[in-house]
Amino acid sequence: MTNTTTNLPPERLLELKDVNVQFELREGTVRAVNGVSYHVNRGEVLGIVGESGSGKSVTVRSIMRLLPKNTSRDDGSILFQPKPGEEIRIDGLSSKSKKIRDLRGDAIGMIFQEPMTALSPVHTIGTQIMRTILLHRNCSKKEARERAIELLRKVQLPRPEQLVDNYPHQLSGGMRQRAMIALALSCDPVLLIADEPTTALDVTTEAQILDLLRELQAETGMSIIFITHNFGVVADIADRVAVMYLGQVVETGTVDDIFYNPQHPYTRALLQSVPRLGQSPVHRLKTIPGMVPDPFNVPRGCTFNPRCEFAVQGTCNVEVPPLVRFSDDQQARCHLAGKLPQEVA
Ligand SMILES: Nc1ncnc2c1ncn2[C@@H]1O[C@H](COP(=O)(O)OP(=O)(O)OP(=O)(O)O)[C@@H](O)[C@H]1O
Repeated sequence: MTNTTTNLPPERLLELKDVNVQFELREGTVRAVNGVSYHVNRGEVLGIVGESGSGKSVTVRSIMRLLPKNTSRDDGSILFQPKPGEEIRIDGLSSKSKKIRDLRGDAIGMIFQEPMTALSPVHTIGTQIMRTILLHRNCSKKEARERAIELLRKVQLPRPEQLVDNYPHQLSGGMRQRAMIALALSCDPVLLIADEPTTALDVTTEAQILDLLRELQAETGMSIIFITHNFGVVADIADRVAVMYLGQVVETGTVDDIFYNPQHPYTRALLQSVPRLGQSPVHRLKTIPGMVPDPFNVPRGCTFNPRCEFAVQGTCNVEVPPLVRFSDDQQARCHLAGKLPQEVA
């Protein structure tokens, strides 16, 4: 399925177009991902933000072809170009297909919030890293072990020669996260998918892991999709941002666009709910009114309209908003994009 003719520009590593994922439950159909399009360029960190249930994880699971059994719709285009001119169509591949199994752990690494999702409790850290290397690389066990030790050193774990023979439970939470990063990087991926890897950590350990990821990214030139609830983390690590709400990307832009010139009321509301440097200590943070709607019962028109302080009745609650383009990088899906009052918190 590697195309000889490519549709992607050389700098494009990954491109999603109009991706849809639905699940069937007894209660009805969950439209988890609803026409999502975004891309990642080589060497770039794309931050994906949005409240719980906005479809951030299901979208990346669709890239990895790790969708659950109750998936009833799974379509759209997902193109991956590990090297310029070598385009691979990922959409439609089954989770067990050779093509995707060759990519997972090799060209695409993945880290999660909970390291034990990726690490087996019954095998040593070294065995697990070696297994991935031996699966994808033609090398001896001795070479794989040396590479595992080198990787543990690279993620700044102490005493890697001994730690390689430790089990995950012998490590602290932060150390386990580093071991999972070492495992994800074992075959030098061109794309690292990081699904809330720092959410469960204390702030100091979170900052250390973010520093580490930034250093590794600069050193290797890999691209990262970084999923988080936290806009502070996005500011720290991302080059560009995609904001998701109820299964849709509602705004994309560079970090500067999103922080200094947000065009979607949801982006503004998210930004107003996080503390910012330089803000007065008595500044009251806003919360977004209401709850994320029930995914079985998505509002008509713009799905954010019931919670939007700017919603215009008769338009926003009736018509699906267009995607408004502000620059090559910045787009927002809103009837009022470009017409909102200038002031931001
Ligand atoms: N296997 C499944 N069956 C039914 N619904 C599912 C399944 N997996 C996810 N969902 C639903 O799909 C929607 C999107 O979920 P997803 O995990 O992608 O959100 P998220 O933005 O990553 O949230 P969080 O930040 O909490 O991880 C949610 O409504 C979720 O309940």
